[in-house]
Amino acid sequence: METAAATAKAPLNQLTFSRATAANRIFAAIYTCAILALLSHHAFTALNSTTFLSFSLSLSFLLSDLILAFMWATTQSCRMRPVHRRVFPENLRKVTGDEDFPAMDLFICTADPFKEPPMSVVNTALSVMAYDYPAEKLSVYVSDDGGSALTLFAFMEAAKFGSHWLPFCRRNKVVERCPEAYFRSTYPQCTETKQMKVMYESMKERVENVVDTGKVTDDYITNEQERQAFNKWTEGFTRQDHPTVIQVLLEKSKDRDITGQSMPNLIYVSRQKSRTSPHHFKAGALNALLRVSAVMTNAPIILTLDCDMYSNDPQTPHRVLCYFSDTTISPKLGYVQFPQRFHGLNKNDIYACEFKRLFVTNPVGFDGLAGPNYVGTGCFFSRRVFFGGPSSFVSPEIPELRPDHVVNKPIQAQSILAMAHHVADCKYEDQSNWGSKMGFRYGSLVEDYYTGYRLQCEGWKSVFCHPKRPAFLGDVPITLNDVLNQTKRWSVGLLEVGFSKHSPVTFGVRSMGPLMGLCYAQLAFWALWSIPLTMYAFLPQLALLKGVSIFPKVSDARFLLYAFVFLGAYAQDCIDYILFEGTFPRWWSDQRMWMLRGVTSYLFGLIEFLTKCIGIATHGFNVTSKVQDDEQSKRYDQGTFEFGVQSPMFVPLSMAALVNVVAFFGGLIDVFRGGDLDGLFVQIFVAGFVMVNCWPIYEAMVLRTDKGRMPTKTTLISTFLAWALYTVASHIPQI
Ligand SMILES: O=c1ccn([C@@H]2O[C@H](COP(=O)(O)OP(=O)(O)O[C@H]3O[C@H](CO)[C@@H](O)[C@H](O)[C@H]3O)[C@@H](O)[C@H]2O)c(=O)[nH]1
Ligand SMILES: [Mn+2]
Repeated sequence: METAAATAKAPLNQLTFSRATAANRIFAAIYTCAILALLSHHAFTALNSTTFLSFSLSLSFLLSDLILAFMWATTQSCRMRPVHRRVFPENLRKVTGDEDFPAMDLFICTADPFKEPPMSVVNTALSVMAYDYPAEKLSVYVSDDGGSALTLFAFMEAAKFGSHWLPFCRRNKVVERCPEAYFRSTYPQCTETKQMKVMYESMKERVENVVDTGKVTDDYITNEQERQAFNKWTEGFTRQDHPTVIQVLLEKSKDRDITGQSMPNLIYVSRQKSRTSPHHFKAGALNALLRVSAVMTNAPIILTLDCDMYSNDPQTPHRVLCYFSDTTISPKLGYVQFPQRFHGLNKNDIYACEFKRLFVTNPVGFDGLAGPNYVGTGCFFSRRVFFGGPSSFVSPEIPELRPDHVVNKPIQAQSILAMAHHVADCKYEDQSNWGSKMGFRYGSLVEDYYTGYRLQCEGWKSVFCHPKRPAFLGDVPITLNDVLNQTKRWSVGLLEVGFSKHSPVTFGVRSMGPLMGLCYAQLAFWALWSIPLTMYAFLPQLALLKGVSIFPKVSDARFLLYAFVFLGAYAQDCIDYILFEGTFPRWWSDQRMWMLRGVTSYLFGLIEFLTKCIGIATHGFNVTSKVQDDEQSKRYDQGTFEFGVQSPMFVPLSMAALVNVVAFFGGLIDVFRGGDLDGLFVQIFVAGFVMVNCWPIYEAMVLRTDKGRMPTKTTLISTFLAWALYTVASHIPQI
């Protein structure tokens, strides 16, 4: 089934319903019956239990399985109406006319020059400055929450290098417009490319030297204008406390590249910070950019990009216009989201950082309903969405910020610069609608998820654009600790939305209907996975060690029910994964990491959220490190898990690994001695399955000697705790 949008003659985009829909729906119906049967079985055993122990066990599994059932139900919403889209950028000129391309403001966020190397931020910026798009229509705004002169220095260098790089890309029709990626690829070796490479390397060296010394010394400053800019870093200028710095590094009407063509605007912005005003992390940074850019250029289309994600396709703006220029969908179209895709993943993606379900499979499902959620980067917005719903405009405080305001002065005009500084002030948002009804929304560590969600609740639609060649490529964390901390931050942020007055299960369902509400709920309650996963990681195993059978016997008909529920969910997940261009080993990593996260990120996220609710702890946005240690990179590329540091999250993980291996062998020995295989089979299987998944942990605890092995202290603590847990469990009387 196909529906062509826009004019029939020259369509801009096309929507196709996925063939998997019918199969998905039938399977969902059957599986629902199985779940209901299983839950009633639990309830029944709980009610009929004769001992306290068996009553509490049945109740625990009832709770676990209720959560699993809820999570399963939420995932189904994404399977009800998956769609695929295509765009036809070649028809764009016929529809819009040659010169009618809208201006675009491109936002790049960075927050810490030591965790996010300025060279990589610069690469991201250059990759979008070099878009195949009229340069005078592009403005790149860099938000530096680190308030670092080092980053500003890197961008001064980038502005100079850009005047060579942009014409070079144009003339040679370069596809890799991120310099680092280009010079990493196999590129033609001729004098011109060699010269470019020399120029790039010299910029890189200067920037890296400055970052290494931590200071922009006099010999790196070439003119008075630059000196004045750096003079803003006076005594007492810190990351948490400093005035606004706005530096126009390139201005389209003035600056030309070496061939005389216009350069895009390039503006460095570090908003004012003060210890006494909340800054709302990335959402606050983006709102400051929204206002500064409104004052300076006010383009109708905005791209938000993280500094760790460069553009991999210069045609991306054209693809986006295939939706924004299509008048049949544009009135309600809030944003066009590209998937987060990554470079440098190891072969089997051991940490499952590809997040295929999160970034590809789910959005395809959302797209058949009201559109995908916003994932923080690689997303083109219509500026209008930040000011109320499609039919309910929320007016900003000053006319200069209105999305329809026309800027008719150059960006460096005195009045424009003064206004830009004013709107970047840390007190500017006090008593305003920013963060609640306007702009990116505050109140969650996952500002992306929350903002997209609220926009969709207001009635905005979105579109998932998933071209074959990834539009953007990002970095992934390469140590287990970084990976787990990242998902922990997400878990906390998601729970903040899940248990707020705007929860998807209440507010969301009312605003967007049950299916979209469930789609969002699936993510909001991510951390709840930790409850069933932790229970299944410990309870059946401890019972096994005591020889207590808690699941149906193999000879019992209900065993088949269990087998179906387990295999059905696993098989469907695996098929989904492989149909979306995944491989079996990567799927295996994905399910392994899901288990690992269950007893680490999700569990700690849940605990952190609860302690925050009762006011014991606070938490912030802990930026993921993008710095690569050589030895760690090497181990990552070989597919070896990186433990190395002492992290509290490794403790429950190692405990689970130990308990399962002991239970598995204990169970087997028991059976060989004439124990009840029929009754204990399911528990032995569960322990064995977990054990197979835990292989890298045993290796890290016992076999490895490199720096990435499990710290001995963590191993000892977990062994002690696992032993303590077992001792306690074995003293619970069976009454
Ligand atoms: O106070 C802050 C903190 C972070 N950032 C920027 O936010 C971006 C994302 O930070 P990162 O550490 O890379 O987090 P990830 O977990 O990799 O990011 C994912 O999750 C975030 C929400 O937790 C989203 O904002 C991101 O878009 C999404 O890619 C980076 O560009 C940072 O520079 C700021 O601008 N200000
Ligand atoms: Mn990131």
